[in-house]
Amino acid sequence: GVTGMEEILARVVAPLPTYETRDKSPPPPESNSLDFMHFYKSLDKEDRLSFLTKLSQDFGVDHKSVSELAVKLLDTQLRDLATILQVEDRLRYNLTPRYKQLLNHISRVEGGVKFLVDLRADVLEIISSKASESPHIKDLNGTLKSLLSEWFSVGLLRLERITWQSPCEILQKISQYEAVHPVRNWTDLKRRVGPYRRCYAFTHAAMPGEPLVVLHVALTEDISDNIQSIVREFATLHSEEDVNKINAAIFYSISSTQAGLQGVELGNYLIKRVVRELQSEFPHMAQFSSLSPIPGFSSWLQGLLSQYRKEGRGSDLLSEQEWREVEQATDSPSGTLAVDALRKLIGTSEWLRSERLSRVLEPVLMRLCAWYLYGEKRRGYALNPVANFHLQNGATMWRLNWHADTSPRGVANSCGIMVNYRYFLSETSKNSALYLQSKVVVASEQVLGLVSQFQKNSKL
Ligand SMILES: CC(C)(COP(=O)(O)OP(=O)(O)O)[C@@H](O)C(=O)NCCC(N)=O
Repeated sequence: GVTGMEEILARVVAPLPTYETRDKSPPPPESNSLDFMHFYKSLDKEDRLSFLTKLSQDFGVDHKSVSELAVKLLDTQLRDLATILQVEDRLRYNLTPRYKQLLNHISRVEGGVKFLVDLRADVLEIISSKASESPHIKDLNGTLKSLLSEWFSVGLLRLERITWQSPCEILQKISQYEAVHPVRNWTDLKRRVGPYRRCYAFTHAAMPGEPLVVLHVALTEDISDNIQSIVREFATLHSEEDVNKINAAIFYSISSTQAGLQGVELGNYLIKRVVRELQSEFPHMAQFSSLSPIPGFSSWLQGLLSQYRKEGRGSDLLSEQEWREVEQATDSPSGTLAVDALRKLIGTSEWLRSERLSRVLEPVLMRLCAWYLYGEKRRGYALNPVANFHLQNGATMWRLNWHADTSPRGVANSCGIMVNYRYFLSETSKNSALYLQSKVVVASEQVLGLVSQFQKNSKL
């Protein structure tokens, strides 16, 4: 109950020691942290919300002492620098939320770091579900994120290669965490860690046996344009005897496993770390690229078509010739609006099996997809989350691939199209800065060509 919450908070969230005694006060008993963790875990979702609201509101920054110190700092502007630095340090110290010390103490007990990762996952869920709009909860998230970013910095992470000889419990987790191309069975899993494949994970000493982020790589002759050739059933090759068949590394799946570590950028660090690992194993390897899904393209396209239809601008999206071909190919009853015929057509996956329909739709869907990835933005950044991820890493939007994922899911999500985000190693830091600061998307001639075809057709 509420009193229980107030009682435990008052007892375990020690007041901030005074500035003078800040380094002298003994740490509170470990039992405080354990009691807090135990109590929190016993709460249901609703009680956790009110508990975290109390924690962040009543045990955060002492705003009164901060404002007094801010005034004092203003008064000292004319004083000598040493005094100013002293008052600034005092102000900095008083800006520490009271609960931050508790979080630090929790990180030092067994299972404490994992507890805080899961606690931040709860806080992120509260924020994203808008269960609370409290600025204190956002502050708590900021404090947790900055602590976790320190503890999970790349120097403290361990790169682990997962093979068929790895412990079952790790292989089981790799299979369970695979978010992009679900693992079907043992044979499938065995192939993904077998010849011409690599599977790497970052782990952390504070969370033993827990892969934090997992990257699946295919070693190929050149950059793959199709996912079935990577994850489809085929006899596992005996061994990697043919090294000069290995010139490229294809990142075909990456998944972070801890919701509470969102924003800590583990995926980006893992890709860069794995590139270095592969370069030392295959010194001649020069091609590094993803083969990425395009989640959201089909639904975006359906929305675009219905919007154009409402505005009577359906014809803008395709050329006269293309509309005629769509109408002939779908032998849609006369009078049906061509744009409706097209919506119905791409609403199912039959068109993929028809050679004629595929030929008609390829130029149309490829240029629409290029615009979706390159032109559609959210707050200036790529609307598509996977594009945004790789562009933040400094990858180049390099090649759109037709019939790249012919699985039902691939056709339903992105009309079977996939994209290579290519990592030109000497360009990634420049491209990343360009994208993050000036929102410039670096793309290849193929992509830019498709985009300009879209713009010509749609007079956008
Ligand atoms: C793509 C991933 C791995 C990026 O994670 P990460 O590098 O930690 O980014 P962030 O969460 O720090 O922004 C993550 O967003 C994820 O697991 N997405 C779902 C699966 C996928 N690959 O889209």
